[in-house]
Amino acid sequence: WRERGAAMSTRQEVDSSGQVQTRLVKKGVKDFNFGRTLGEGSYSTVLAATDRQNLKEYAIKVLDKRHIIKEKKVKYVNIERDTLNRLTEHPGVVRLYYTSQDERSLYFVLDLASGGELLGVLKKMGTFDVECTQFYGAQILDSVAYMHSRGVIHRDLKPENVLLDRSMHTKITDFGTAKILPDPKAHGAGNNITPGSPIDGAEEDRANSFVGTAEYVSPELLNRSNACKASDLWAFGCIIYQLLAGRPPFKAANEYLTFQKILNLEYSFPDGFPAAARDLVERLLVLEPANRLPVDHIMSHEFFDGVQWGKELWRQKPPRLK
Ligand SMILES: NC(=O)c1nn(CC2CCNCC2)c2c1CCc1cnc(N=C3C=CCC=C3)nc1-2
Repeated sequence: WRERGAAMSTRQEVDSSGQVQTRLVKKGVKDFNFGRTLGEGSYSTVLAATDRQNLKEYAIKVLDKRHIIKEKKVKYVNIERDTLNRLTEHPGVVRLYYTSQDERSLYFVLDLASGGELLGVLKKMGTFDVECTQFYGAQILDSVAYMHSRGVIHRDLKPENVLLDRSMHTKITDFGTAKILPDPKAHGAGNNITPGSPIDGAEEDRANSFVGTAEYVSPELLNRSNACKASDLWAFGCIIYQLLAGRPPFKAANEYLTFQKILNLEYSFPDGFPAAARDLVERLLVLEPANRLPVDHIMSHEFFDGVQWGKELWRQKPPRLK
C-alpha cells in the first residue's frame, strides 16, 4: 500500500542529556480528535476529526484492511486513492490531503464538507427554484468537467454524493467506484495496483462491471457496456431534473422496474417545469451516449445563460435557498 503525501507534526522529546528536542514526525491518527460518524460503507467508516495541533477540521475515512481483502475490494481502494490523487486542484471535489495506515486500517485524510448532502437540502426545500438549480448545477458540471479532463469518470453521481462545505459550495465525493481512463499519453501506464495487492482477473471484471445507483444509472451501463464520460452526463441530467421537480425522472417500485423505465426512456415533466431546463434535460437523457450534449455545449446552453464559469463560479456567494 503506497502511502501518499506527508503531513508532518512536531513532537517535543527530552533526550538523554535532558535537552528538549523537537522532532518532525509524520502525522498519525493519534494527532486527531475524532468526532461524529459521517458515513459508513461495507469496509469503511468516515468520521469528522480535528487536528489537535492546528485545530483544522477534516473528514477521515477509515478503511478496514481485513474487510477490504475479505470482500475483494483491493482494486476499488487503489482506484479511489489514485483517483483522489489525480483530483487535487479543484474546489468542487473533496480533496485527499494524505493517507496513513496502521496494522488494522488505512486512513484517508480528506476535506470536511460540514454542510452535509445536497440531497438533504433538497428534501428540506422540496424543490429548488431556477436560480438555485442553475448555480448548483453549474458547480456540479464544472467539477465533472474537471474530473473528465483528468481522465476520471465518477460513475455514481447523485445528490447524496454532492456535499456542501461551510460556505454552501459543492464538493463531490465517493470515488470508490470511479473509473480511470487509460492515459493516452503514457505508454504501458500502470494498472493502478500497487505491487503485492492480490488482484485477480475476476476482481478486475467486477470493477469494470460496476453499475451505479438505480435512479441515476445510464442505459449503456444497463446494456452491459462500459461507462463513458457521457454516463456522468446522463446522471447530471437526472440531477437537474430532480432539483427542479423534487424527485428523480426514473423512479419505480423496485430497481428492475426503474431499469425498465430508463431503457424505455419512460419519464415525463411535471407541469410548470421551466422550458430551458426541459430542453437541457431532453438533450442529456438520450439513450445513445454519443448523442448526449457534451460538457462545453451544456455550459453554453440557454439554461446556464449568465453563469460565470471558472474561478468566479467558486468565489461568488451561493443564492439563498428559497
Ligand atoms: N465515501 C466517502 O469517501 C465519503 N463519505 N462521506 C459521507 C457520506 C455520507 C452519505 N452521502 C455521501 C457522503 C464523506 C466522504 C468523503 C469525505 C467527506 C467529507 N465531508 C462529509 N460530510 C458530511 C457531513 C454531514 C453528513 C454527511 C457527510 N462527508 C464525507
